Amino acid sequence: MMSEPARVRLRRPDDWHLHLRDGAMLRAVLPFSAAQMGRAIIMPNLVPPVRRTHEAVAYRERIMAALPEGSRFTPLMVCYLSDDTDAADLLAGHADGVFTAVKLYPAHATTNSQFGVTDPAALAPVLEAMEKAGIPLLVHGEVTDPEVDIFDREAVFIERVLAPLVARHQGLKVVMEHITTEEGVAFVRANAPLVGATITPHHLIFNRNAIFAGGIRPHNYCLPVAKRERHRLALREAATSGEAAFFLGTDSAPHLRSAKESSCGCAGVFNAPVAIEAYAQVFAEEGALDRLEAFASLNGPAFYGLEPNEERITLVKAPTEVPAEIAVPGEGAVFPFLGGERTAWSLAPDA
Ligand SMILES: NC(=O)N[C@@H](CC(=O)O)C(=O)O
Ligand SMILES: [Zn+2]
Ligand SMILES: [Zn+2]
Repeated sequence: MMSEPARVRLRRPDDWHLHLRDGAMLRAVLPFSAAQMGRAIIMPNLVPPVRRTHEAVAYRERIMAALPEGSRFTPLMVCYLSDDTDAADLLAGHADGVFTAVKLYPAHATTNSQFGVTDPAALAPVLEAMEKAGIPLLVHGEVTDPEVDIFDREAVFIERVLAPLVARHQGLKVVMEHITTEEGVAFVRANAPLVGATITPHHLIFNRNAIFAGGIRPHNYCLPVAKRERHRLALREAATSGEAAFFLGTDSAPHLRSAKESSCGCAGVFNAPVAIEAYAQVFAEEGALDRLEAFASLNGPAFYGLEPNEERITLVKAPTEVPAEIAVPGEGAVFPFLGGERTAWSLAPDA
């Protein structure tokens, strides 16, 4: 048996699904992503959401102002799709290099989705314009029908919403965000290369038991909720396959501890401090470290029609202590994924 390499060097990764929030939270969490990622798709689910070009320009400026000195991190802005999206503003914002993509949240599916889309079929003219302009549609793929079991909402969304949407818009680029099921993996494979998917580190590492391990674990609760073990195994197989349709998207989604440790806790896992280390551990366990660069640094840019980063990072097989919590001055603290534990892999300081 070949021994596992103790270090891997790869092009700097990008995060194709990231929540940075705003204000004190933005300032507290951004340095973690900026230390690892070259670029990130910045999710627009602020309150109020980022719907218009001028809002995205202002948000991008707030992000740039919060970056550590000397950081070359590039935020890629996203338009939050709503029933009354202004297609002309969206197209102009894309042409001006402000909007990289558009996000479809079914109304009430997840955090701050109350301004989301009530009927995706009614947005056909906007989607047609996006198809022509080559703007990718990023999708939170869960139905919101309360009759549908929460663990089935992704599979039912594929059947009821996504498959018909992709059939209606055959030239539209679509990213199924944070896939959590074998049905998601199969749908992406069947519809590649115009359909791709992001996969989070936490959905590769835990299954739904983690939400109930010895008691209720609010920090392991996110949407789409983690599924059974066989789904986690399908996600690991897809991520480590090297196939171009699957790429890195952390869905790092910080909420204050007070908002998560509550009688009605918010959904979201804050994994930015350990994202690349967690992915490296998964790829090492699967004997696939030679395919980490495809997943983390090559497939995403290729899907979005961008060049991969020129810079390289080095990951070494050495433990890092994950802080138990990260302060958000004036507001409280956030609990990071694997907080208080040690990762098996570490990101070497920039050479
Ligand atoms: N994933 C989550 O559980 N939460 C995200 C929203 C999302 O990506 O659905 C958030 O913004 O908190
Ligand atoms: Zn989502
Ligand atoms: Zn998200």
